[in-house]
Amino acid sequence: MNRVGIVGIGNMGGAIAHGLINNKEEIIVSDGSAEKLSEYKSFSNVQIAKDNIDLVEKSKIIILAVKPNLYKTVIDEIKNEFSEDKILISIAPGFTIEKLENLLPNRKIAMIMPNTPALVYESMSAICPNTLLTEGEIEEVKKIFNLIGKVAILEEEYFPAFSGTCGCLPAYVYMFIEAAADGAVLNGMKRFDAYEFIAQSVLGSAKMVLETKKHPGELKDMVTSPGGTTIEGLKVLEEKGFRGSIIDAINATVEKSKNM
Ligand SMILES: NC(=O)C1=CN([C@@H]2O[C@H](COP(=O)(O)OP(=O)(O)OC[C@H]3O[C@@H](n4cnc5c(N)ncnc54)[C@H](O)[C@@H]3O)[C@@H](O)[C@H]2O)C=CC1
Ligand SMILES: O=C(O)[C@@H]1CCC=N1
Repeated sequence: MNRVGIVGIGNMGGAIAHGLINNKEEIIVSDGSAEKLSEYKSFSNVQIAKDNIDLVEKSKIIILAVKPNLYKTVIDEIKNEFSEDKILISIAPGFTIEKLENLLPNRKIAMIMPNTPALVYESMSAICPNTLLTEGEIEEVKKIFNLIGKVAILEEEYFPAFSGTCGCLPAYVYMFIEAAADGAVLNGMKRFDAYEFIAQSVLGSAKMVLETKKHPGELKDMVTSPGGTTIEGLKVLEEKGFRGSIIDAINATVEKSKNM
């Protein structure tokens, strides 16, 4: 039996799949699209399931990586094959443990919110298991998601905020990189050089937060010389409501995930 099955190998399921494949994990995948599945034929450690039911029969941990509007349909389709020893992993915002348990009663279920940097082993995932998972099973799930990045065990009440800040955040960071590159292009820099230089600067800035453990405000102050160039830019960002826009954007995603 395969340890991990992934139903839906689109943006998120595909990122998890590639992270696991490159870590030599044996996986099984299914998808409604034959074209998507054909991309996985060349990997020796990937089995392609005949359909979702076949995948569930052949795996222990099943990651449901279809769009949230298909969750109910797919769970209904696989529920008869879903024996007590298997673990369903939901990665959709808005699917609380209660909702999932109503769809799949008396089964082991874990809510997980990963993000697409899984593809480069830099995902940030939160895990919230239901009460039926043993400590050993929680560790097993944690180990799998550790293959594609960092993992935190998180109480369910924090999931909407986590989903807004971590699940969605890469999109906001890419928008920031794109906009910064536009600023560089406006000043004559070649666009592809700009992406490279800015992405490395974002990576380095994030590493500073993680590794120095200094307050982000202190790190900001270390860049901002009196009467220098940075403070001119900071003033513009404050005037244009940069902080408020980010707070409102995160809040909007949290509200949406609470009301899906
Ligand atoms: N994209 C992201 O950054 C993140 C997505 N998620 C969650 O991951 C889930 C998937 O999202 P994406 O990967 O972005 O969507 P996507 O649309 O890129 O991928 C969904 C995949 O499911 C396949 N599919 C559709 N119907 C199917 C069925 N009946 N059986 C098997 N496969 C089927 C599609 O062909 C597609 O390849 C969603 O619930 C989303 O909320 C969670 C965290 C981050
Ligand atoms: O927008 C979405 O539905 C997914 C959930 C978290 C990130 N992307």
